[in-house]
Amino acid sequence: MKVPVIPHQRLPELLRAMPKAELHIHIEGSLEPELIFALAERNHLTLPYASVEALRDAYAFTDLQSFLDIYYAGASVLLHEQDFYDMARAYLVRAAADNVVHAEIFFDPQTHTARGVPIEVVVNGLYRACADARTELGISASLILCFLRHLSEDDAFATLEQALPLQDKFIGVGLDSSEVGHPPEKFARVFARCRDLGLHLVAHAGEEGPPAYIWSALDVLKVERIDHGVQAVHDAQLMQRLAAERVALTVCPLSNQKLCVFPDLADHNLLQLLEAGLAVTVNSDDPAYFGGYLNDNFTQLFAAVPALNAKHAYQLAFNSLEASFVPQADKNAWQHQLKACFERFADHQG
Ligand SMILES: Nc1ncnc2[nH]cnc12
Ligand SMILES: [Zn+2]
Repeated sequence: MKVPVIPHQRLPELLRAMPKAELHIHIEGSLEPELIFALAERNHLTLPYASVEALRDAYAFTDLQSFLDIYYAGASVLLHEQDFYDMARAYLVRAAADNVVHAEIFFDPQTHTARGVPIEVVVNGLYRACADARTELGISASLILCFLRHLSEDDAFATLEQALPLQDKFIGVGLDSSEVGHPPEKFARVFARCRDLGLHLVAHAGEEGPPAYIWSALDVLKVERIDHGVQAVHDAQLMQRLAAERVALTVCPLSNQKLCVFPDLADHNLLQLLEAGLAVTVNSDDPAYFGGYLNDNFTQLFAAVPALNAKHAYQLAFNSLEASFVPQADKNAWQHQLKACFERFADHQG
């Protein structure tokens, strides 16, 4: 599409209005401090923080691990199916308000099964929230089961076995948690098995870890998308491959800022990746911890990087729909809506 010229001051409104997909959101990372406290009370648990404010004040991270420690602690209030439902429902309400038409939602079963919560409690609660959101909120959503890479491949296999009776309730698998020291090839066999099962495959790679992890996510795990991938800029050959194969990167600007991957949002390399022809998308990662949902990621990034314009906005939203795991007919319908949204903005300039 030839993207119409849209004045810079109307960009925030356009970014909020455009239909888009969110492809990188950890549902446990959408757990707001208020909901953590409400669930703790409902489940008769005592938190090591005196108040919502005290908990929020602890959200000062220096790197990925410093975040993960508090993120896993926050998830410990989730015990019952309704807790998982309420968490996912709250996210889906926020996402629908951001004009997210489709979300592919990560969940970390091992975080819960290790505490004695059965996997079906986790999956059924999340799945019911997705099903209700489709009819009640008009947002499409599906689930991606993530293996925790700081645990063993045997543990991942055991989790897959537990999840198999629920296979119709998730569309794929991913790989998350502490990246450095846990390369993708550690999970080669379990990803091969998931591939045989017909599941979609994604993995976090190149968030803090080196470009070599992106190569092995592609070549060993055979993933269809790379989560984060921002370290790819350090490897020219990898950049060429990602561009040539249109491998989508699910980039998370506010996450990268809060986890000190870049010193400042203005230093983010998303524009560089986009201009090198990579299929970049914008996502929120863990919105309750990083200070913003999807539209906040778009508007804050565009405010920090003034060279980003309406053409980039269109490309980012288009990429998100294109890289989603939905039937082509759905992509076409949403991409048509996207085009109509931009034409509406162009018409209302005068
Ligand atoms: N940004 C991130 N990187 C790796 N694992 C995660 N789990 C939740 N958020 C994550
Ligand atoms: Zn992530």
